[in-house]
Amino acid sequence: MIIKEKIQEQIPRWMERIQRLKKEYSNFVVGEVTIEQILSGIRGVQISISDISYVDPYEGIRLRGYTISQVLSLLPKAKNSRMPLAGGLYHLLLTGELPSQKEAEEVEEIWRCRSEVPQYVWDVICSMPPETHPMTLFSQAIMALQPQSLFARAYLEGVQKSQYWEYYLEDSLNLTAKIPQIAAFIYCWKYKDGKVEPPDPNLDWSASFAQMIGKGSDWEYQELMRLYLVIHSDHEGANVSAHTSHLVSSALSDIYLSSAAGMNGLAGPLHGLANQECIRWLLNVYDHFQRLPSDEELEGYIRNQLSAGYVIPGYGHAVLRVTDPRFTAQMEFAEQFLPQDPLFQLVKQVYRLAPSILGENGKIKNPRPNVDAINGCLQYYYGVREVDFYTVLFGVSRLLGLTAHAIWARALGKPIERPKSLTTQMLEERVGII
Ligand SMILES: CC(=O)SCCNC(=O)CCNC(=O)[C@H](O)C(C)(C)COP(=O)(O)OP(=O)(O)OC[C@H]1O[C@@H](n2cnc3c(N)ncnc32)[C@H](O)[C@@H]1OP(=O)(O)O
Ligand SMILES: O=C([O-])CC(=O)C(=O)O
Repeated sequence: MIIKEKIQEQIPRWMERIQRLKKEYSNFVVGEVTIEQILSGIRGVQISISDISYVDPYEGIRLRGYTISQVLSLLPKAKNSRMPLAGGLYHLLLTGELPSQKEAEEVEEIWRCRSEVPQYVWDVICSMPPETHPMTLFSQAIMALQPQSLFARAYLEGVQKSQYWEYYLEDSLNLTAKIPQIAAFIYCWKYKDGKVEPPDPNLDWSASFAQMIGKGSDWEYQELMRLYLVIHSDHEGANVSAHTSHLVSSALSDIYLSSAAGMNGLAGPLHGLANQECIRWLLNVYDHFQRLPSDEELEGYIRNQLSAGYVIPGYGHAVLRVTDPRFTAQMEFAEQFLPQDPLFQLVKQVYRLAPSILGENGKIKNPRPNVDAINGCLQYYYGVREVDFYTVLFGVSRLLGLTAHAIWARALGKPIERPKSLTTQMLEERVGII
């Protein structure tokens, strides 16, 4: 397997770099932590390293050093498509190297061969009450696969630490291979007649999700999914889902346990669920006016929401200080394929008006849109209108990033994470108020 060989070959060099930092610079002070940072969600505190991706506040995400537009233009493309193969992206995340067409296809083929989901996973989903949120079902399905973990078994049998990553890699490929089918099953079980189209072996990982939910002849939607599943894959190591899954896997919990944990974080409305919240917000605006509002009406609506204490979903970011390039990539898609769509018009109108209103009170650090401000409008246009499903799509993609971080964490022998917490009194004593 090419990816495995490449990782294997790279490990000694990475280990050497880390050992050197540890040995020669272990007392070097990277930064200070202020009380404000401690009290505001450890914001900006540089606490970990991961070389899979990095978010520059003014440029956005770079996946293994490549910007979103570079990733979209440089990765090998799917058949009859201008969009990348997700298999190529996984190769890039795992090895740091842009794959050839053949290398990207290799990952796609591995996924195809390992995609079968055991019947009992479907039984687990079907045993849940129909009102269960799709993200809960998604997380449960991942957990249901946990008994298949090769790492968990190997650990019990006493596998060497230096080999952990190999089992994480196998588990990750097994999990990611099954994920489009699991998402399609949840969609069809929850909203349709329960019948999932059997996967088409001629399609790539991203398009096959589209095909399994009945969009086998909708080329445009398949293109959208190819775009979507690449651009949501990773956002460095410290966002809620990535950090959660990293933390859990640092205890040597296997990839199923740690990925499900990450998905539970993604399911929060300030993180991935903003996907759902944002489209609900846009639909509410539309319902409220029964048409596209005038600029004045929309400004009034936004101000009312803010003074009632609501957040405007899809706006703001913990790290980014510019418009999210993932938002821009989807804007370009929408401009090409659905320029007249009323919801897209509304997305553009909010983008034109909301940032200056949000910026007025000077509190918000970045009043511009993040990726969630447009995600839903595209799904909605192509007829996937069950808005509480949208975060599952985010999850399908994000599992590529989470698993890549975890494989490399094991490859580099990263330790269990255990920072330190204080009491309020201790802080008060340190600043001298008691
Ligand atoms: C894929 C992703 O996860 S991207 C993020 C998706 N989430 C959303 O879109 C939800 C809406 N946005 C937010 O809630 C926030 O901007 C977050 C969670 C993304 C970032 O949070 P922070 O780093 O704390 O943002 P920031 O430092 O700018 O917040 C400062 C103040 O502005 C407010 N603010 C930030 N974003 C918004 C917003 N979209 N609407 C209204 N107020 C906002 C905060 O609530 C905070 O107010 P407070 O001091 O009264 O509590
Ligand atoms: O980076 C963050 O905190 C949130 C985000 O945009 C993502 O995880 O995609």
